[in-house]
Amino acid sequence: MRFTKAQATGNDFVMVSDREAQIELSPKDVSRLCDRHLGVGADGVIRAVPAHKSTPGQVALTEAELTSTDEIPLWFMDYRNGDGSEAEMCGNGVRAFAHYLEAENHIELAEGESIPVLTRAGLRTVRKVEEGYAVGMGVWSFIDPEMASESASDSLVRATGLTDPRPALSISMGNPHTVVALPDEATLEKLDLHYAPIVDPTPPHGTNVEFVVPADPLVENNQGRVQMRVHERGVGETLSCGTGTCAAAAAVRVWAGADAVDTWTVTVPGGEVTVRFTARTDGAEDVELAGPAVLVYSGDISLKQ
Ligand SMILES: N[C@@H](CCC[C@H](N)C(=O)O)C(=O)O
Repeated sequence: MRFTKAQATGNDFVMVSDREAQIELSPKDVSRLCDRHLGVGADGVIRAVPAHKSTPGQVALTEAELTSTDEIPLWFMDYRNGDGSEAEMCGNGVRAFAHYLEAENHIELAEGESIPVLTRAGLRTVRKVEEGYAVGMGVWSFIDPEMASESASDSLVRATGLTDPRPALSISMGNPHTVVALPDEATLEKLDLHYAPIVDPTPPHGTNVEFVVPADPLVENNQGRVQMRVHERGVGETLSCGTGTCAAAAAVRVWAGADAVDTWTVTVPGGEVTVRFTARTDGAEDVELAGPAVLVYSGDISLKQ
């Protein structure tokens, strides 16, 4: 099987092109491909397949999706976590996906142009920009709106390296996230994320956990700044999580209150991304995630090992 290894702020993926929808990847195949000793090594696998030839499962097909044809396919991003599980969305993955589709000559994008991409969380858009790609991530929401509006936290998180449980806020970016604020960088560095943090109560479908340290001062040049580490559902610690950076910026913005700005720089171990919020007329907020994507190398691998 032909593949390309890609990374977006250090979140790495095995990319596979499946124009005729002929590749079946079992959870075991995926975890084998992602194994850093026995396979290619990555946080996840992304299969590019035309929407009209695939069965994205829980995605409800809209009119736009049904316009997908052999000549002009709408591309479905079939994302799987390193443990073989499916996830609704992957923000870094969408940037890597767009770059890969271009390299495979499946799409052409000039700077400023955008295309729709189908994910398990629904349609997303990706635009080519100077620093790489900007993904229209849709709106963010509280996972438990009642709890969140009462106290700006809805759970407690315990993690190896933290002396006490810390309050946290769970946010959906299509997939679930739980954001925990830490007092300083030393506490962030001390965390041992080889062990999964314990979230109480855990959101119904599990969660990705983001540990954040808001900068001091929080806002400079009208831009908020946050540092983050993440433990991803179905993967473990990764160098970056795009949906996680959006959830982290959304949570810190809630905690910052009325003064909060709309543009945020989130620094992760693998680099830096920009998260922008735009208010809709109904009060919800659209999120955009911008950052780089890199294709590292291509190769062939047999799934029968
Ligand atoms: N790294 C991704 C998120 C991948 C899915 C996540 N592990 C989950 O299970 O929800 C990103 O860049 O958003």
